[in-house]
Amino acid sequence: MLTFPLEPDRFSGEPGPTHPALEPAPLFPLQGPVSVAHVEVELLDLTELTTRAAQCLQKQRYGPIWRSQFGPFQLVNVACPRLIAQVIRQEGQYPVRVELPHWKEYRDLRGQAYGLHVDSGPEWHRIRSVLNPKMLRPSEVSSFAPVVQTVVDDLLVRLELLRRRSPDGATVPDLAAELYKFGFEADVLSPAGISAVLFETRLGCLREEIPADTLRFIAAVNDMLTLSDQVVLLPRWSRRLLPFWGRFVQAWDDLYGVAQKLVDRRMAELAAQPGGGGGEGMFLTYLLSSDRLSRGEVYISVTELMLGGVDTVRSAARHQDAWSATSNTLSWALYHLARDRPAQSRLQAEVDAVCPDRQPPTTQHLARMPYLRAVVKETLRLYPVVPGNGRLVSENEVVVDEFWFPKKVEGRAAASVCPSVRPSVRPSVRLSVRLSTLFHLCHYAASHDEAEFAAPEEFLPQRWLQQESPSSHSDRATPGFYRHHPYSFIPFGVGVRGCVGKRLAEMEMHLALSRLMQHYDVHPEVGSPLVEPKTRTLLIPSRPINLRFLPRA
Ligand code: HEM
Repeated sequence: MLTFPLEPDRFSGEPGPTHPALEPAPLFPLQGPVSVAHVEVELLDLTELTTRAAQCLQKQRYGPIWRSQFGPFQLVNVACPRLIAQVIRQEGQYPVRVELPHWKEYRDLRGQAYGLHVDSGPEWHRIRSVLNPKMLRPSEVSSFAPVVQTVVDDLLVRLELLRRRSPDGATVPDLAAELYKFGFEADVLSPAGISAVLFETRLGCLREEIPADTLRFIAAVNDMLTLSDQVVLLPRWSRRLLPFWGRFVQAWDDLYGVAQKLVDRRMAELAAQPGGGGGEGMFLTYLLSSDRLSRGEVYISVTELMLGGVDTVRSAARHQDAWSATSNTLSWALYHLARDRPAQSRLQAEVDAVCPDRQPPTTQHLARMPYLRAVVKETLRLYPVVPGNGRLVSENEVVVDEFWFPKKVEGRAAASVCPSVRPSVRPSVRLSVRLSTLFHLCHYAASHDEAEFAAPEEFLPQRWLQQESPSSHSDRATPGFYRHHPYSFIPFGVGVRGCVGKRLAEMEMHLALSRLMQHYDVHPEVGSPLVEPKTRTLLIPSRPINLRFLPRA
């Protein structure tokens, strides 16, 4: 990855021709003495584009805004909440995260609808306006709770089985992998409907015998995400010579095929019911009966919701494994609770007080568990599953800090995406061709910023509880311990293009964590090392998280 400081242009008030240091694709970026740390950043960048290493170190080096290059993409990195807010305020009516030309090409090849991730402009907005009321209105999402609870029941059964099977009768190895199955199941379940009938569409990930279609879907998620890299970076002519494009197409065929089969089966069930079935509240029925979505759009929307927010950010996915954002967050939360006895005891006490006798929590109960919500927030702050997000701005000019980013001007252009960076005072000489500007919003750097969060590397859920008495944490009594800029914590993105699954994901995580706390004391495996995060598009644990689950008395 090449990095270009924006520094030289920062305070040039004079209009002038383009600044040489900011021309597209100049060469080696590092200026001044090259220390080991700098070399390390450059090497890390090859695999760790969006991690703390890249974001935090580059922010330290270049300030809150700088430019970098990844493959054919040139990015303008924005790493402080004030500037992230400036980008979002100018993102326009129909924001675009990033172009996914290879997803689009596949859908054109098969004559499929584009869907949420690929569509843009009013077409994207139309699909969002159908999904938003069902997925983001709290009352609607609460109505999915009973069905998510049934998945949590399965999760508890599964954990108990794994625990008993282990040599010490307590350790569940590679928790994230188990929770991924949970997340997958719940992600499929919840958007697909809210009734007991929907229950029949469950894919059975938590059963001993995982159904063939489920395995096919999981394998296809892995393949599609892994192959995205090769497909987007290699030239088109290489497709006839290399196997990647064909396998990418096959992976999408499988993903779409499984989703289509589920939708068709549900439609057949509904048709067989007196009166055509369906009813208030059923999500899939709602989608199918909506005259605002074509059948093809329902298929692709269900496919994308089943992907559950995986790889929502960039086309250049580099997954070795598919990870669900919810299962990933839950694993980190349990990892920290296992190492922080006071935090775990406090959470257990809260859950016990609100739901005595291990009564399964409802959404009304969850509303009375502020510490539970604080634990999940703190986990997402430390490990924003999506560590960096994109905004591709073409239609408007944007001014961020002192920098002016002109809107796209059509013409002959060599690169696919390339920002033109100028001081906010417009230069007198303009180039005739300008491409879109791809802003990279550095979620990770923002939520680890010491100016926003005291002791940013520590797991301190209490920082989210405003009513907490600072005196009880005298070392945390710094002003601002409880306050931060709203854009310093945006794990679900922000604005009209923010995560459509946010409320559902939160509910899944709250229901699962509260139930686990009712039943178990969680401990780290004896002698287990600290686990660091690594980036595989999503921020995931760098090694398996093995935890001991001891039944509570
Ligand atoms: C902890 C869990 C999750 C996290 C942290 C997360 C994070 C994100 C982020 C950062 C974005 C980009 C938002 C933006 O550009 O401003 C996004 C988009 C999206 N997410 Fe999630 N997500 C999660 C769970 C889910 C789930 C469970 C679903 C599905 C049920 C989902 C479906 C989507 C979809 C469809 C989009 C694209 C929306 C659009 O382009 O209009 N996400 N998510």
